[in-house]
This record gives sequence, C-alpha cells and structure tokens, in this order.
Amino acid sequence: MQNKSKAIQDLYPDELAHCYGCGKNNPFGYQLKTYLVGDETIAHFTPDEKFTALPGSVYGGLVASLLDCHGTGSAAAFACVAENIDLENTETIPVRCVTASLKVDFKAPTPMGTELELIGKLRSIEGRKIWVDMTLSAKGIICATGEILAIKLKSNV
Ligand SMILES: CCCCCCCCCCCCCCCC(=O)SCCNC(=O)CCNC(=O)[C@H](O)C(C)(C)COP(=O)(O)OP(=O)(O)OC[C@H]1O[C@@H](n2cnc3c(N)ncnc32)[C@H](O)[C@@H]1OP(=O)(O)O
Repeated sequence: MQNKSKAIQDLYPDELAHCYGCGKNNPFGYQLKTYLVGDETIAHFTPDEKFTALPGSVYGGLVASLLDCHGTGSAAAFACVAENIDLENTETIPVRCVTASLKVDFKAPTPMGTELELIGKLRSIEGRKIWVDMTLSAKGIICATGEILAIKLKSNV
C-alpha cells in the first residue's frame, strides 16, 4: 500500500512538467496534484469564477481537463505500482502516460468555489493500455464521471 505523500506529477522530470493542467513548472496552469492512497488516487481543485459556465457553476471544459490530468496521473501511478516502482523512494518516475481517449459524463452542475474531489480507480492494464475510472464530486455529490484510456509511451521522451 502506498501513502499520500508525494504527488505523482511532482515525480515527472522537470522537462516534462509543463502541462497546463498538472505541470509543476507551469505557473499559469492548474498544477493539479494526484496522490495514490491505497488502491485509489485522489486530487482536489477549487475553481474560481473565471471558470464559469453559468453563474454559480463550472464550465465543462475545466471538468474534462481535471479528469484528463487526474486520469493520466492515476494511470502513471497504477503503472508504477504494477512495475514495483516505489513512489515513496524515487525522485522521478520512468513511466510516461498520455491520454488516447477520454469520456466524460456530466451528472450534475459542478458548483463554483467549492473544493472538488477527484477519485481514480484502476479498471485494467493490458500491455501499454491503462484504463482508469474516475469521479469528480463536490460535497459528496458526483458531478461528473470519467473514463480514460492512457497509453504508456514506448520510450522515455
Ligand atoms: C503529448 C505528448 C507528451 C509526451 C510526453 C509525456 C509526458 C508525461 C507527462 C504527462 C503530462 C500530462 C498529460 C496530461 C494529459 C494529456 O493532455 S496528454 C495530451 C493529449 N494526448 C495526446 O496528445 C496523445 C496523442 N496521441 C498519441 O501520441 C498516440 O496516438 C499515442 C496515444 C501515444 C498512441 O500511439 P502509439 O504509442 O504509437 O500506440 P498505438 O500502437 O497507436 O496504440 C497502442 C494501443 O492503444 C490503442 N489505442 C490508441 N489510441 C486509442 C484510442 N483513441 N482508443 C482506443 N484505443 C486506442 C491501439 O489500438 C493500440 O492497441 P493494441 O493494438 O496494443 O491492442
């Protein structure tokens, strides 16, 4: 079992840490952080008014991008576990996962100014293909669900 201490995105090497959604080296982005806790992953984000769809609710593009970055982070974490890479005792990980497919279902309006919680669960790993199921909730209410197919790149770029 892994503990919640290092975010998976903080283990991406510096030259690959510029993603708008989750790169620690992108000062303009969301800097989403995904943690492995037991056999799930978790991330939090609190949207402000610039992400408005209608007053009081968050636009769907943000919801999708949070699921995208939590999904690839989760896929990388689950791949590391499968490969016996100890996330607690490494500075960078050798696994590179990118999104091939992302499905989002919007279940309820996502409220503005409330901490959102993203949870990821590994569905399966088949070769370089990693499927993760996700929820995005606010105050315990599921606002969106997501399914991602992430692909582990063949070589370390
Ligand atoms: C952007 C580059 C960054 C590189 C550095 C990495 C840095 C790590 C840090 C990450 C930073 C944060 C990331 C945030 C999340 C993003 O936003 S990522 C950006 C959005 N995603 C992209 O730009 C990916 C664009 N697509 C691609 O580059 C290529 O299509 C892929 C996904 C790497 C796959 O190409 P490939 O390695 O040549 O693999 P390929 O043989 O085509 O497919 C492998 C398997 O997956 C299946 N597959 C592929 N696509 C699909 C699909 N859409 N549906 C179903 N199955 C599929 C294939 O059928 C195949 O299955 P099998 O035959 O093995 O059974």
